[in-house]
Amino acid sequence: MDNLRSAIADARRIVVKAGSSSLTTPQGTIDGARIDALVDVLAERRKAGGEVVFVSSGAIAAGLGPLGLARRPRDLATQQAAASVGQGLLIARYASSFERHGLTVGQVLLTADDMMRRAHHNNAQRTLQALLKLGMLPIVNENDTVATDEIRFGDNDRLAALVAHLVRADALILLSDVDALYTGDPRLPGSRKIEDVRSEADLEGVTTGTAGSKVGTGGMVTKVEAARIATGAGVPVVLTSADSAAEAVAGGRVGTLFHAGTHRPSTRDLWLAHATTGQGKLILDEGAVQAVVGRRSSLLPAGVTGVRGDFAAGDPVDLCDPSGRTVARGLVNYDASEIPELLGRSTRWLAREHGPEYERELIHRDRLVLLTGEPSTD
Ligand SMILES: Nc1ncnc2c1ncn2[C@@H]1O[C@H](COP(=O)(O)OP(=O)(O)O)[C@@H](O)[C@H]1O
Ligand SMILES: N[C@@H](CCC(=O)OP(=O)(O)O)C(=O)O
Repeated sequence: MDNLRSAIADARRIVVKAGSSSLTTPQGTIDGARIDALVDVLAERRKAGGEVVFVSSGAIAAGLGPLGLARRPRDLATQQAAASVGQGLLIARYASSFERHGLTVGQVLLTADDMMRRAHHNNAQRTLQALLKLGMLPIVNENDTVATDEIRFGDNDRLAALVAHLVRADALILLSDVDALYTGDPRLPGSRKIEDVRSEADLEGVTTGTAGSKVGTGGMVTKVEAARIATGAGVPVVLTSADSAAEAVAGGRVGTLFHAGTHRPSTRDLWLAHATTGQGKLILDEGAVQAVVGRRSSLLPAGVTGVRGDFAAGDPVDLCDPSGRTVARGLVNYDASEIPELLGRSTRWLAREHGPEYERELIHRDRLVLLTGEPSTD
């Protein structure tokens, strides 16, 4: 076993995520045998003294059969109805399966909004920590019944990466219906297995298609994105099939290992970068881009040339360079409506004209995270 794989075996706290295709049958029911096999692996890890958070998809897929649906419905309301039925059945199945090992599960349903609002985010963190401290096995899923199309994770890969950071996990194991990341869709000839991803360079030329199964969502794209989030947060990731769960957890040479970055960003930075979406935009001049990106300074009104969107003080907003590329995101200190009259003004002038409360920066450096963004569309 190499050093990095053995770090997975020795990890104190792991997050394991399984996709719908690994937990349910093509008929839209729970696959009891596969659930029991996976539970055995997780329970063994717990009994050996490890802590485990399990992120389980499959609510919608497990609700299809009971609702008499042959395939995943397109409309959100029917998906939510299926999730409502399926989630109850899933958690009941997990509870009885873990009970065979004397373990009790705790259900944690999260929305993207819970990850986005800092107070909710802290709450989720406290709940998960408390469950682990009490020796429970948390089972996390997206709260599908209340999530709307706009603010949905949709797949659980990104959610699992954020949870891994939230609980300060030592490793994230992503289980799917494919045994590793391939250079291209594994159903196509010529695709080769990738054993290690050490940096972005190893992903060059890799094509990540959409879901392979009828029930999965996102396919490899969301798994690679989740691996980026987790490794960027200092958490190594193993991506493999549910059938190889035992070997993956034991640090065996299976699947693809995404090596962790050395830097472990603060929860706030990770939250800002990956769990929020900008509620508006501030357009920066070149000098402000240099100050914010180059020198990691706070953003002052003097370097802002434009404001877009309707946001309130405290909201996350995107900072764009003059060409419209997003370079950072931060929590803004002013409402959007207050900003136009501040643009281009020095903080000293603003304080003299409007009072000392206007001496505050637009965004403080401690509430800013740098992004390597896409060009803006507006
Ligand atoms: N480069 C790739 N490497 C591996 N699998 C890929 C790749 N591109 C597309 N896929 C497909 O992604 C599927 C896994 O995604 P998905 O069906 O969403 O799984 P899950 O339900 O486990 O989340 C695989 O079955 C595979 O067919
Ligand atoms: N929260 C959803 C997950 C949707 C989904 O298909 O996710 P995945 O199988 O991980 O790609 C569910 O439980 O049905």
